[in-house]
Amino acid sequence: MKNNELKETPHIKPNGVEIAETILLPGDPLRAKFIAENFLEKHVLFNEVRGMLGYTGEYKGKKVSVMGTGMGTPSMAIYSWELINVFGVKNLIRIGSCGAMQNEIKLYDIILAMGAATNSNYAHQLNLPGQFPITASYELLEKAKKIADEKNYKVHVGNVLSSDVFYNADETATEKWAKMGILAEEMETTSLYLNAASAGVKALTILTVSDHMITHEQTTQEERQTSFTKMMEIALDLV
Ligand SMILES: O=P(O)(O)O[C@H]1O[C@H](CO)[C@@H](O)[C@H]1O
Ligand SMILES: O=c1cc[nH]c(=O)[nH]1
Repeated sequence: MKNNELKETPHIKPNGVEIAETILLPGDPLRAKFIAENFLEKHVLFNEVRGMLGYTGEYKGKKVSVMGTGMGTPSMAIYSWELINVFGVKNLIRIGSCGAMQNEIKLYDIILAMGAATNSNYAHQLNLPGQFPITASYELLEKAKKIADEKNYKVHVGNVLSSDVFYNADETATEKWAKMGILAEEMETTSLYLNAASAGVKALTILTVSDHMITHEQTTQEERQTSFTKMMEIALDLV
C-alpha cells in the first residue's frame, strides 16, 4: 500500500499520489514548482490545498518530493508535522532564503544550519523540563557539507536565528545575535528541527542569502524563486 493511500489532512490532500520519504521544503510554493519542473523527472502534483504546491518525482532515479511550507514557525510546524506523522516522511530538507548577519557572508552564499537560536515559543508545548538544543541531523549536515565540497560550492556551516519576526521593532536585535556568531536570519527552522526531533526523523535547513541585514543589499523576488539552484542541487544529492 502506498504511504498515503486514503490519507488526507486539513492541509495536504494527495489524492493517492505518493509522498516520498525524503522531501525538499522551500517556503515559497512557486520555488517547489520550479524545482519539480526543472529537476524532477516524472513529477506529479500531490498537493494544491491553499496553493501550497507539492510534487513527487524522481531525481537520478530516486523518489523525492518537494513542497512549499509557507512562511514562519506555525506554517512550517503544521506542514512538517503532517508530513512526518501522517505521511511517514523521514528526511526533511528545508531550502530557504535568509538575511545574512555577518560581513564575510555575501549575497547568494549558502549556509548549512547546524543549529538555531530562536525567539519562538514553539518548544513550550513539548513541556520539557529544561531547554532543548535546536539542531540539524548530524548525518544530513555532514553529508551536505561533503556534497558541497565535492561540487566546489563554498558553504558556511553554523547557527542561524529562526525568528518569529520579520519586521522587528527592536533595532538592536540583529547586532546582539550577530555578536553571538549567528550567521543569518530565517523563520522556519525552529519548528522543523523540533518536530523532527520529537518524531525521531532527520531534518536539515539549507539557506541561500537573499539579502544582507548589515549592508542592506538585496536579491530580486524572481531570483529568490528561481536562481538559488546550488542549494537545490545540494539538497537533491542528499536523496
Ligand atoms: O525563502 P523562504 O524559504 O520562504 O525563507 C525566508 O523567506 C521568508 C521571508 O521573506 C521566510 O519564510 C524566511 O524564512
Ligand atoms: O527571515 C528572513 C529571510 C530573509 N531575510 C531576512 O532578513 N529575514
